[in-house]
Amino acid sequence: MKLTCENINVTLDDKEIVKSLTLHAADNAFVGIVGPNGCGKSTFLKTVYRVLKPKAGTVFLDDANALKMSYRQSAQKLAVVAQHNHQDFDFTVGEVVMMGRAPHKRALERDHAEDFRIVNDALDRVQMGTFKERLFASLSGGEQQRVILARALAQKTQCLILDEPTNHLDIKYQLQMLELVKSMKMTVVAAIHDLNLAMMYCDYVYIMDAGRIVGHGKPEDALTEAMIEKVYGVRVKHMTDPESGCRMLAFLPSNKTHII
Ligand SMILES: Nc1ncnc2c1ncn2[C@@H]1O[C@H](COP(=O)(O)OP(=O)(O)OP(=O)(O)O)[C@@H](O)[C@H]1O
Repeated sequence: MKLTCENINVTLDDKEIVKSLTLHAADNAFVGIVGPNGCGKSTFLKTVYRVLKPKAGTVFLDDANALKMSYRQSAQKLAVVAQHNHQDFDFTVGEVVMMGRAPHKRALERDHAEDFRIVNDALDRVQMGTFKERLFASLSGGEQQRVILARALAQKTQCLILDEPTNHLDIKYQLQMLELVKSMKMTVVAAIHDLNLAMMYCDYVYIMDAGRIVGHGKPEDALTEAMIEKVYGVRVKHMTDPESGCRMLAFLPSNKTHII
């Protein structure tokens, strides 16, 4: 499924936070949005997953206007793993993941064997299968984040929005989460802070600064040393790992030449 956002403007408290933002995510592409704190990444994503109404602009899922769909219809097509999921849920892990099935059911419809199969499969994929009976509120931040991803996977959508998905995760689970998402047949739009992870996993990146897109392209083309210095005010060098051939960024102290 293609996701297209055209000329999105968002104003909060009379302040223009997102300015004429246009973004295309091709079918099954993994698209990253990077940019400094406060540049408007979450605000933009909230308009895509319909927590905020844009002042102007449109979001298309394939050729359908997502902003005109019922919430149930858009939830059948688009799932979200948002930044702050610290709800004090008085629910078990299994019950939280089962919530992902809600858009596919009628009110008060009971859970079917197929729903339980999907929930178990989603929990296994994030390696949380043995936590099914635990209370969600009793989990660590990283475990909660993996359960919220399982809930999104149980929603069985073709599009996934991730807002800083690796928040709270240690490096092993950061890599696992991104690899899992990348391996699924889904169109993904993800706000990512770690530029090296964006280099590794994104097919395409959009660079945001002060509410606007200031660059876009394949990560190795768009995340140039000059662009990173301009947007983040930090010095960086592009490197290539001699063994794996992976491109990576090494950040430099502001006025010294050695690599940290
Ligand atoms: N309800 C609101 N009213 C006024 N300003 C807001 C509101 N919500 C967010 N903002 C401001 O909008 C700007 C963009 O915030 P947003 O959370 O979208 O940035 P971000 O790029 O996701 O940041 P981060 O990388 O720190 O998560 C910030 O300056 C923030 O303070």
